[in-house]
Amino acid sequence: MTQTTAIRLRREITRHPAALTVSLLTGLLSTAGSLAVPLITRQVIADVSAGRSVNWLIVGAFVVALASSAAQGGSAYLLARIGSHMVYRIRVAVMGHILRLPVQHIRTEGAGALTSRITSDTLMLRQVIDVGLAQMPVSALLVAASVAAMAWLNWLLTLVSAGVFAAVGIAIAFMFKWIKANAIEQQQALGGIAGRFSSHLDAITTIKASGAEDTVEQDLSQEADRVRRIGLTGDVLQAAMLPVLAGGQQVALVAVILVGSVQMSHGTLSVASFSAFVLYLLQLAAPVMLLFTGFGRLRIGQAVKERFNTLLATPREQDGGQPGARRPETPEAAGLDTTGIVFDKVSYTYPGTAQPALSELSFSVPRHGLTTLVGPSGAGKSTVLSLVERFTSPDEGHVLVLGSDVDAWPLSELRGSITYVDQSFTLLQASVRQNLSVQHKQAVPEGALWEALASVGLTAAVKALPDGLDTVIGAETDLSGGQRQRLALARALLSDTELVVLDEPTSQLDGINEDRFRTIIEELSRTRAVFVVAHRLSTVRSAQHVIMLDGGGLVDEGPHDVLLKTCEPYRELHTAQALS
Ligand SMILES: Nc1ncnc2c1ncn2[C@@H]1O[C@H](COP(=O)(O)OP(=O)(O)OP(=O)(O)O)[C@@H](O)[C@H]1O
Repeated sequence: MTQTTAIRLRREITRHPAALTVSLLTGLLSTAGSLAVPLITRQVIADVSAGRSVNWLIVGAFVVALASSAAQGGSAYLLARIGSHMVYRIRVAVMGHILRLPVQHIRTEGAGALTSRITSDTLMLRQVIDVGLAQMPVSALLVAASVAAMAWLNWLLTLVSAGVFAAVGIAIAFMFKWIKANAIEQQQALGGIAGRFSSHLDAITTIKASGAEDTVEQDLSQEADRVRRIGLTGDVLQAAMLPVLAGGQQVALVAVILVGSVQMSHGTLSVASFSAFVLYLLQLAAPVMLLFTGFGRLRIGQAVKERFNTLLATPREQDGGQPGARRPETPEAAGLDTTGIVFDKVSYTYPGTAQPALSELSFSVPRHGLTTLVGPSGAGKSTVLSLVERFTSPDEGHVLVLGSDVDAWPLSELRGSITYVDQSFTLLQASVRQNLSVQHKQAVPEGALWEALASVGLTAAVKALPDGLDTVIGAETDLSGGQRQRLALARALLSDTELVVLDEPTSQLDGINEDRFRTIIEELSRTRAVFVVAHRLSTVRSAQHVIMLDGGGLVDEGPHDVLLKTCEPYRELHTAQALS
């Protein structure tokens, strides 16, 4: 799988050269029109005063005004199109990249912060086009034309003015550095508040049930205040550009008046040229300000782009097999053809923690039949499943799936060989049909979907949904917790993978559905390896093989009845579960 290409602003902006050229030309045309209309009006007034006919001049003025407005509209539309295309491309690339990042990285960054990348960050990048690109060419042209006229009138006064503006430019260049740093800080703070808010929304029922709205609001308002304070610094920096520029203009004016007066007293400068020069100098402020604002936006765009590129440079999950991974040459010789999963002295410590979640753990899961993984809370059961799916890789030791090291498997093939039902991420916010066939490359026949739904007792519930199989669940319409889990089980039934991995799937099932679940598991385990993190006695009892963990290590493994007799911790766990 290839890494996402870094964003380059120039390439993004010039990706549609024809539209860009036309939009810039029409922008210039509109500016020229705006400049011509006052001149034509001036001529109309002069001709009327002299008693000459002005019919054609009036028609001309209307045509120029209309053409100028149309050119302005056209230019704005084309730039907006370029901006929308850019935002679209970046959004798609960033979303695709995020989906392919390692699970641990996504969890560390947080859903809210990552979401803000495709909302506020992309919009900020768009301002490069909306503000920077729309204003800068016209302003640059106006500045260049004015400076040329000023130099033509008097080069010494132009040099004096240029010297003052150069000093202003250096001051503003420093401010741009702070503006850029502030823009990064603002985006990070916005990502932070988005992350916090979205995690609070995930816990909304707990917040409401505990009456914690006020506490959470206070917490969020502190975050919002931090964003406000950082934003305020940015506003001060932006606002400070105006007085710096206005001050520069005043200094330039005083210097020009001083030097101009000396020149006039020596007779080397006429009053008319001096007045024209001063008028140009006064007119220069607006386009120069627009130019600086445009540069400011470009710097901010640059900062946002760098943030995107840091994210895009984060390595995706490696699809291919990794060097050094163990792929048994003769699985039969190693006895691996009869194993579904093997853990061989596996150790794993979560980043940022000191205590290993698993240490030197070894066990094996047969190729066929039901194996359950049990152990007290925090024993390492979910970590085992993460390693089987290669959501993360062991620090030491080897995890073998169907005879090959998980690191040697191409990732898509590994995950294509496993059906994974996880308690917290059971379903997608998508239609029932999509949820059932998410692992299939081709459409699953409708009959097969209904058959699977019948096996988990969901026929009536799905038929009752507003659009049946095509109802999108997870938003306006939803199923109960237990129904969602059964739908996930139906997905497992529809799969033809050699391995089925289930994480505590019975926690929300009632008695009848638990029986149904057992039947499904038995059916599945006749032909494949079913590996279940089990909390229910019923699941454990029907398992051919039980693996017990504690503190990240193996306590014992064997048939349920044998463990009950020989393994004291297992007996204790069993008794505790029976009581609960
Ligand atoms: N993302 C994580 N970051 C840091 N430590 C973690 C993370 N996930 C789990 N742990 C730690 O690793 C150990 C094993 O956790 P794991 O979730 O695998 O246990 P478990 O047996 O599935 O527990 P439970 O039955 O309560 O779900 C625990 O000590 C836990 O605190």
